[in-house]
Amino acid sequence: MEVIRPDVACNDNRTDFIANPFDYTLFQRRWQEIQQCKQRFLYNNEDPRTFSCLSPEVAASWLRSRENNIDPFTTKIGHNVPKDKLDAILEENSLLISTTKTLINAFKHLLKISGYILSLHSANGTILYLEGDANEISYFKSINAVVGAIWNEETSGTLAHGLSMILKCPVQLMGPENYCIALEDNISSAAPIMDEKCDLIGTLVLVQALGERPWEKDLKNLQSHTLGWVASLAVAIENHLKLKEKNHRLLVMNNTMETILACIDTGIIAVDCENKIIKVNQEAALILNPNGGKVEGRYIKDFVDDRVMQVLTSQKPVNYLEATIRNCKKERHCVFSIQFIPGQLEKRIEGAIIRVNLSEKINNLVNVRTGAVAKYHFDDIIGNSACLKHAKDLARKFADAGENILLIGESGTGKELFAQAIHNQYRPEGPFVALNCSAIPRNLIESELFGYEGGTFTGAERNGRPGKIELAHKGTLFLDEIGDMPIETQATLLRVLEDKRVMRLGGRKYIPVDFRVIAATNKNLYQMVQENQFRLDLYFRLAVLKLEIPPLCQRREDIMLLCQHFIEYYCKKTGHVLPTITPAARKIILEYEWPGNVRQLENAMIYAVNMSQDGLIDVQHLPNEVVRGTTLKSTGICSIAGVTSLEEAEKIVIQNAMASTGNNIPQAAKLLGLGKSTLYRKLKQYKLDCST
Ligand SMILES: Nc1ncnc2c1ncn2[C@@H]1O[C@H](COP(=O)(O)OP(=O)(O)OP(=O)(O)O)[C@@H](O)[C@H]1O
Repeated sequence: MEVIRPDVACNDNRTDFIANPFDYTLFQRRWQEIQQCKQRFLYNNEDPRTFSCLSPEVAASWLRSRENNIDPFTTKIGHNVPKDKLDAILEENSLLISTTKTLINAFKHLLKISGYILSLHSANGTILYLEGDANEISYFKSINAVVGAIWNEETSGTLAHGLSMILKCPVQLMGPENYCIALEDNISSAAPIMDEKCDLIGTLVLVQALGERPWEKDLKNLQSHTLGWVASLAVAIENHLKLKEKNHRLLVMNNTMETILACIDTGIIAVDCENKIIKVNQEAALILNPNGGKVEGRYIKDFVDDRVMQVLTSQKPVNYLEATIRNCKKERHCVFSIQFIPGQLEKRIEGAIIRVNLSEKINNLVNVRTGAVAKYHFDDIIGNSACLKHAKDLARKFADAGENILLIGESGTGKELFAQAIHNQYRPEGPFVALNCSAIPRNLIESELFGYEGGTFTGAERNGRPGKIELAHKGTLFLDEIGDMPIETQATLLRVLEDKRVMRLGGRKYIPVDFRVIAATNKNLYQMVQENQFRLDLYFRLAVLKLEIPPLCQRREDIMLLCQHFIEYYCKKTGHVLPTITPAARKIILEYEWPGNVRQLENAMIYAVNMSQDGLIDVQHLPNEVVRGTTLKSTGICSIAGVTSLEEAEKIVIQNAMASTGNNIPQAAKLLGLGKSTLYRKLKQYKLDCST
């Protein structure tokens, strides 16, 4: 037996096997010796391990074959796979078969004319494929060497490929070394085929059929290097399979990457070291060329401005860079992040990955995250009074006109509510960005409104920030308390409104903007113009359409509707039981002036729900200022102030409180904000009868 033992299992260098020069005399002697030993083993039952001409592996295999009851004289070697299972086995091994066929193709002709047969076996020894001399194949058929026959040591006794499967190395057997007599007239060289994990996936056998006395006739053909050849072929098959497996894995990886890229809604651009675009995802393709033209293969400089090119040239990564993308003669503002791909050699850069987002998209995200969305619609504006209905009708008309609007009304009348409803009718998809000019320090209004570039002033964000105007692009900018806007800011705002473009503080580039202004004020803006506190030109720009929101005192019929609305809304939100308003409380609510308008009414109802008892909102559950205000008003005390003494006024107020609570001293005391004992003392002092 010849064996090529791998130094290291699965070492790809097995092919460096060097065959010994073939000595025919030696060969003949060995052949005959082995033949004699075989007979002593078969007929005299001698132990083959004592035969010096036999390798220990073959001797052990012969013994195992006998233990497995293999008939050495059989002419039908091995078992056959059931017919209905054969297709599945061939399918399972199709890659191995096709790879072997591809590699064998070049030698096929040689095999056919030189009397060789090549057989491919699966991991359990099943014959998968046979190729070679037609005569030999037909002899092979007669001893059951057909596709689907299971030939391994357990089914067929000692065989070259059976041993190579066990030893996991190439093995060559000389005729009589095979256990079955029917296989004695050949020399077979077998090599295992392993996968990447060194698991056996098949064996390859090259068989040369010989005559009865091969050293006389066939020795000329006998090739001593067949074992080396078959071993090399097996390695070639292994490598081919590994390559195919790697290719398959690469393909899967590539498809996975493509899918990941397609799922990312940020533009991803990969450029090579010459800044040529090598790969883009769908989002980047859309940003670079919305018309759908090919961008891969083009240079990135055709699309981006100098700022991006400077970063690419400097090879210093950046996480945030605002720059523009040009396409179809249009400029689009974008936010970039650029990272470089290191090469294998130190300091060599192979290319870069550019992440890009349209600023517009980021702004929308910011707006959604910061709550810059309008939630109210016209249906959310409660009220049936004629004046409110009129204001709503007018607002609906104004909404569609698309012009700037000035909302005039006292604090808390619902100006922002109207602004949101107008926005939602006109540009529901766009952002609704609000800025309260009185709530921001005067020196910060400009940066809030126009934004700033990085490094413009101390304390500013490093990368700069877009202003409310930029954020309101394609939407509405709601400027509350516009009367409080500093006069110098008014001039800049006017320019933005006229030019429809904005320049950030410290910036050098104009950014085109498209937004509608809805301004609101509770001041007399026109009078401010006359007093030079507000710019006339800006006033006319903003007050293209003017809308007055009536105060609550002018629409008393809406009061109870609003009360009910706020109580229901609050109870639903907090899980309170819905209370009922008593007639006494209702009277107070209706008579009160509500200087804080709807906002004050809303707060009063929240207070009342929290104070309510036994499912009722009574007088004592209303805020003190509401009760006191109503009581004073209903006594007419405001109008007679100055003509009556303090004691007189106090007496009237107490009388009134007693009357409105049905002479309930604890309630009246609470209503008046007095302790019970104080109220008793005062009742006594003014000789008021608490029993009636
Ligand atoms: N007609 C209405 N229907 C329902 N809720 C209203 C109505 N009017 C005002 N509100 C509510 O009253 C509160 C104050 O409204 P809003 O903020 O719109 O008033 P405003 O006039 O803008 O106030 P300010 O001038 O103080 O900013 C909000 O909670 C709003 O929802």
